[in-house]
Amino acid sequence: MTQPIHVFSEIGRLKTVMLHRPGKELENLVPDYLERLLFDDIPFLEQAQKEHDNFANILRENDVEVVYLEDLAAEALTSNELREQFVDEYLNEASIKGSKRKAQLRELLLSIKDNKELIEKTMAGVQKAELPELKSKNLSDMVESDYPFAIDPMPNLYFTRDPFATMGNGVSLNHMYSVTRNRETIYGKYIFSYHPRFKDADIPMVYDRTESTRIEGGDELVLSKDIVAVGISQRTDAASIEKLAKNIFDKKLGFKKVLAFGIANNRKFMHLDTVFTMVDYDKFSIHPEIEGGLTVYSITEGENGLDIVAETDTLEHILAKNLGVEQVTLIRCGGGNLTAAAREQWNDGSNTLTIAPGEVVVYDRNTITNKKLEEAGVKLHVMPGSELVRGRGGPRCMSMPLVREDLPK
Ligand SMILES: NC(=[NH2+])NCCC[C@H](N)C(=O)O
Repeated sequence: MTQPIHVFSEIGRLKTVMLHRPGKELENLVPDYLERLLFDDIPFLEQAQKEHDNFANILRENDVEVVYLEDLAAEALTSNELREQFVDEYLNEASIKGSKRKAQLRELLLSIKDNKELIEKTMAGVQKAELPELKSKNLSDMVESDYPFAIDPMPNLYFTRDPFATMGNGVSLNHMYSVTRNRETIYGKYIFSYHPRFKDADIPMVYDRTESTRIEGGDELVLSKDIVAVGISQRTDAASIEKLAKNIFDKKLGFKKVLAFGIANNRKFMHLDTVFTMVDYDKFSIHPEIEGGLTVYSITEGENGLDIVAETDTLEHILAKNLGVEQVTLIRCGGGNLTAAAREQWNDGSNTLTIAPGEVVVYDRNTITNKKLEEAGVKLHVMPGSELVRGRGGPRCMSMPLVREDLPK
């Protein structure tokens, strides 16, 4: 059987991709809790959906099969037992204090008969205002504050890049940085274990959501069939990269090296893909602010565990050497002007989605970076994203490749 997951580069022609169409979870964003939910503003849902549909259409017009997280998760619940198991597991992770409230929410969720509606409800969260008064209450419900939610929404789900990441024929099912996003990984767990498309494929899992240290897909990049690059960032611990590397080697995914990129730990650079992406065999988009302070470590399989070496060369040389090309071009976000770079990086100017070598999807708003990409010979598919960008993510973070064509040898 051909493998349902096949990703041996960041740039090979994209064949199948997973998206999540933003839903009612965005309407459960309120100013008081934006920061905790990792948003900077409240997108207008209808417009965000239009922008997202347009993104999906650009991909389809380029012969990419688009599948949706919410459909796959719904289709994974193939029996009543699985539905109940999913709901129970979801509720256990939803920080519900009182057992009576929990029973009430269980009843509410299980009364939804359509699987997709059920999945969408779990994503949207539940406002207390939607629930009837409890007849008898737990103490925790009686002393409750005016917090509006019985279950928090998961507004970051449209960044499908992060909760899990595909590499080779395998999947890294992540343990995420924040409580709010960590709940997202449950959909991956059900999809890869129970969905008919994946369940018999024996997909090697190279990270698990029950791990104690964190890692997110925005930091995980398949540089070539031999090398995986991972950012050490606000979202990904160095210790997780060691665990990932060990699993990649032990489970024989085919990769021979992991390159760890140490980037600053702050919100504007939350993931490697907010400052660095690969757009062609020998071209990368990069945010100039990270160039100076970047340390790269090579991790390979040694006699007694992992061999880890700090690289001392320039980033260009390290990349060229590892990719086996003569030289690489770094295309600077904002064209190297620091103000433009800072502005366009914040709006995901470096967060391009490569759909074939030298062909990328970008936001229209990052005009300076886009011009630089074009000047470097990169073909652009431009999309509006004024609402989508409010969640701080671009085309790469909004997509998880499931299948890419192999690059010619
Ligand atoms: N791979 C990425 N760059 N993802 C962007 C995720 C943005 C999201 N609001 C977060 O803070 O988690």
